[in-house]
Amino acid sequence: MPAHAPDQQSDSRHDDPLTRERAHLAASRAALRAMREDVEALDIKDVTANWVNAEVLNRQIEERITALADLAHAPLFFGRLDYEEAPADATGEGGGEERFYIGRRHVHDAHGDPMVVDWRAPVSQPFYRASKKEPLGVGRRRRFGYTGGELTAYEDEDLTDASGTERASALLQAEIERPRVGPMRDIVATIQPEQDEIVRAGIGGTVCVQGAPGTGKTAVGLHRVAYLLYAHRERLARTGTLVVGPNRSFLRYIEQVLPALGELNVAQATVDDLVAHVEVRGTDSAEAATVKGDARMAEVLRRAVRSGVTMPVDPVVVVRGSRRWRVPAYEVEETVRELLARDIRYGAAREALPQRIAHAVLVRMEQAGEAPDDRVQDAVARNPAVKAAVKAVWPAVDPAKLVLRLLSEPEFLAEHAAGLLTEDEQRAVLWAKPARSVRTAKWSAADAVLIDEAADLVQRTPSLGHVVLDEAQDLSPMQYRAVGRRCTTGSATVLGDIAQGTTPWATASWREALAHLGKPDAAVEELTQGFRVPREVIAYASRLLPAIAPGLSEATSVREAAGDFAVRAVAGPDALDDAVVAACRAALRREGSIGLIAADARIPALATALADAGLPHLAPGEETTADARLTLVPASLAKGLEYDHVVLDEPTAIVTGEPDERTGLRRLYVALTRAVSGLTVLHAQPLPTALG
Ligand SMILES: Nc1ncnc2c1ncn2[C@@H]1O[C@H](COP(=O)(O)OP(=O)(O)OP(=O)(O)O)[C@@H](O)[C@H]1O
Repeated sequence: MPAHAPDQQSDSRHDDPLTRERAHLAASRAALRAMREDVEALDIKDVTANWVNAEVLNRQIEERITALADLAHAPLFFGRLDYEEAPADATGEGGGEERFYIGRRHVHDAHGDPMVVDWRAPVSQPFYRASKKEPLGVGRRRRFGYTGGELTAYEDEDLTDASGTERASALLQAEIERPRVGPMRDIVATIQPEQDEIVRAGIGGTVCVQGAPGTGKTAVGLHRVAYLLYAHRERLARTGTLVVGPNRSFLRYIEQVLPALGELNVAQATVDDLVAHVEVRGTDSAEAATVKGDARMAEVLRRAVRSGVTMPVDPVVVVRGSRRWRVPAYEVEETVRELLARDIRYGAAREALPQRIAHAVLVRMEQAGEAPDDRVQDAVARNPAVKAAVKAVWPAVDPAKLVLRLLSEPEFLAEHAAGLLTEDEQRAVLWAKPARSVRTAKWSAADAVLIDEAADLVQRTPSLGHVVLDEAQDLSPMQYRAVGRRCTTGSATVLGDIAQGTTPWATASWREALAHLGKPDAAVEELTQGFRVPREVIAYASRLLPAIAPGLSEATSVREAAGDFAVRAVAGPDALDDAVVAACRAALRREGSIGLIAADARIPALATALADAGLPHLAPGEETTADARLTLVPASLAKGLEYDHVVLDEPTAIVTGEPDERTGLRRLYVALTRAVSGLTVLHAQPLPTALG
């Protein structure tokens, strides 16, 4: 496919395509500026009756102005589609035109005619999907290349010529190979067909993506939210969207992708953030955390929550004026049994009970010839005798206190875990030292998830419209449930890689995980084309696959550049730090970001060695810039991140830093797959045999 770069001669000619495209870019920029000025000039004084409305409107206007910003690093359009015939569905976006410029956002001229079409619009879809085999009505696809915000090249594909072979795009290659600096970027210009299928999957269904390192799972998940917000804006504005990631540094790394796509209102959180009912200050043994994260705990909690319900022994006697109304115990019991049998939340049943007792009183009043109305029923429901009866038979449950009791009182746990948890498992979850109060208890992350489950048993957790769950493979069944109850009426995008699971309870099967999430029918897709890791490096890392995830296929690398790859033995542990510093120094002589990844226990020593050598470094999640490009990364935080050059310190220490070998090798697999263009492995100890 011909790629055109500007030269002096053609630049000066007005009919030169590049000149024309630049003119369209300049005109689109001007149109965007005009759109922005229109919004800025809006005077809302006349249309808002009160200050609350004014606040809301002002915020919306602010957001719109931000969304209409012309971002210097994000070109207004990156592609063009020349349809053979105007597409049937193009009237909304395309206004019957045959040529569409595809960009991050919609831009129209003073007459409302589109100058740039949003990449998420239906007419843009062939930009990502059309091929010579299936041109989808497109005659020509043009991709644009930019250098420092200037349109400097274009590349054409003639899709009508079915005989020609499909060739990889040079601009796509350039985009993939571009050095990484700063936070994660969007990939709108180069989304691949198999990625686009996931991005544009309907909002109704949950999609689960298994993908090797660097296959674009995170990128796809973020673009999917942006797509859904475009296609279902009103619905999702009402219900909300959320991206769940493994930790803060990861969330900081990805946080600018959606704003760059014009989406400013997507919440981001870790699972721990979602269930932050108590302050987490404690940790669990792997055994305790595994049992606490097991789905059987949900049933233990369900039993425990309802265990306070007792059958009444005395009648409820309501005194009103000179009369006494009596509801016998057996009748209240009947109501209690019926509420227990119904599939409603504990708290909802507790609110229904006084009304039901009041209703029984009203029936008696009517039988006695009175004509009570709704207000009387409400008054009876609030009567002290009714309240006291409800308190006795259906006591309020405080979720944190309930979990505290389960973890502190062996008898209470045994009663509700009978037939569910073995004695050993019960012993594992019980605190060695029972806690006195919710405030002073040393809650662990797994405990907080239990409290969240209990809270949901008492009162339904509100559901969002869509949740993206990244690095899902590390979640426990109870964590999947916690995320799942935040999208019961919505859908989810679940992203992960079984081979990168590094928790003792890591996901072994997506089907099981999806069942815990409450979406058993979700489609499971696989991505295998790798965009990050050079071929040689992914092949080296994949040697670990038989040991860590036997069923999984190795990723292919679409990167053409060979990349630098070296594994170097260092003579003795004393020489290791110096060798690592030297490797970092060498990497710093090149372009792009550098990640020094090491076992968590090695971090203090390496921080000192770097400081002694006068090499400043960042922590993961701190933004790399042209001046600060070296990040010291504990292996436990490497997941999801990437660096142009990775210096990997002592693989064996990364493996032995984990409680078991499989987890250790998986941690190493994650560390080995962070490199975009170069990987240097340095070791003083023998390498793990699985790498041999
Ligand atoms: N279609 C694409 N065009 C250009 N770059 C892409 C494309 N898809 C993915 N990438 C780039 O490849 C890199 C890896 O993507 P991403 O982090 O989403 O992968 P991942 O599957 O989540 O990896 P991991 O399993 O390691 O978390 C990123 O730099 C991303 O921008």
